[in-house]
Amino acid sequence: MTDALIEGNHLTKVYGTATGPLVALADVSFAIEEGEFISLVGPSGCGKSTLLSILGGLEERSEGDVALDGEDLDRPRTDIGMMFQTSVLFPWRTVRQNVRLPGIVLGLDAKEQAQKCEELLDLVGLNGFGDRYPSELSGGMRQRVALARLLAHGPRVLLMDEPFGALDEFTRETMNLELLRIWEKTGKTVVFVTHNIGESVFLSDRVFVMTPRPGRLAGTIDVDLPRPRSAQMMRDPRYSELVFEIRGMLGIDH
Ligand SMILES: Nc1ncnc2c1ncn2[C@@H]1O[C@H](COP(=O)(O)OP(=O)(O)OP(=O)(O)O)[C@@H](O)[C@H]1O
Repeated sequence: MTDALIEGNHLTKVYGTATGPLVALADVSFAIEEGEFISLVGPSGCGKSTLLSILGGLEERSEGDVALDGEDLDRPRTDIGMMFQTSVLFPWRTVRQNVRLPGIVLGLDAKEQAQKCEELLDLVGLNGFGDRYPSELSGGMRQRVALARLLAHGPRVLLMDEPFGALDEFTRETMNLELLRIWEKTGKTVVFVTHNIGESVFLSDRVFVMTPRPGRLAGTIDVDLPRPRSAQMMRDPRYSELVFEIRGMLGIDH
């Protein structure tokens, strides 16, 4: 037993495909502490989304164990929230109505949720936009709404699958800084999927480096850069060292 919040042991996932079994994850083991910011980084097809879906209880593992606080993670739970590259907002609902939806679905106290919604809109920088519709917002603003909605029912763990991957570089950088600010304020445990090595180093406490065919955890990198992080940190020689260490683990050090 460890005091980890999330623990995975010998996780394997085999998909049945028309051309035979496909090993998406092979013998992956890890432990994540409460409040950690973890990134999963690796090339396309190394099993990042598969691992995230298993953590979210959306995908069954083929072998191995995975638990949150010692409880088997075999189904979706309300204390784990997921966010994807596209915000999946309901176009006919306003920003406020989208953010309040999880609370309504879960039957949470309406008055408390209404107040929380206003706090969250403030937190993600959308004060004054509550009555807008998603079509009236930029891509970055829509992901801010998705982030507020993710936080609405108070999950302990945020699973984020390339949440800013569809945004332009400027907006993406802004959103990464916003995410760090919110993470520092809320103390959530975050597992963040990206194929951008620099982004993984910039954001994380630890980076899980994954390699494909079959998807394996090649190693874990401790990011010993100070917090709070700022864009200036990318000039730090240690930042480059860590990026190149990961590139080496992925075999792209050419
Ligand atoms: N439902 C499925 N059925 C069959 N094969 C699948 C399924 N989902 C994923 N795979 C395969 O499993 C492997 C891992 O896929 P996964 O999406 O987890 O990788 P990834 O690292 O997230 O990739 P990307 O960065 O492109 O999203 C890939 O070879 C993929 O084709």
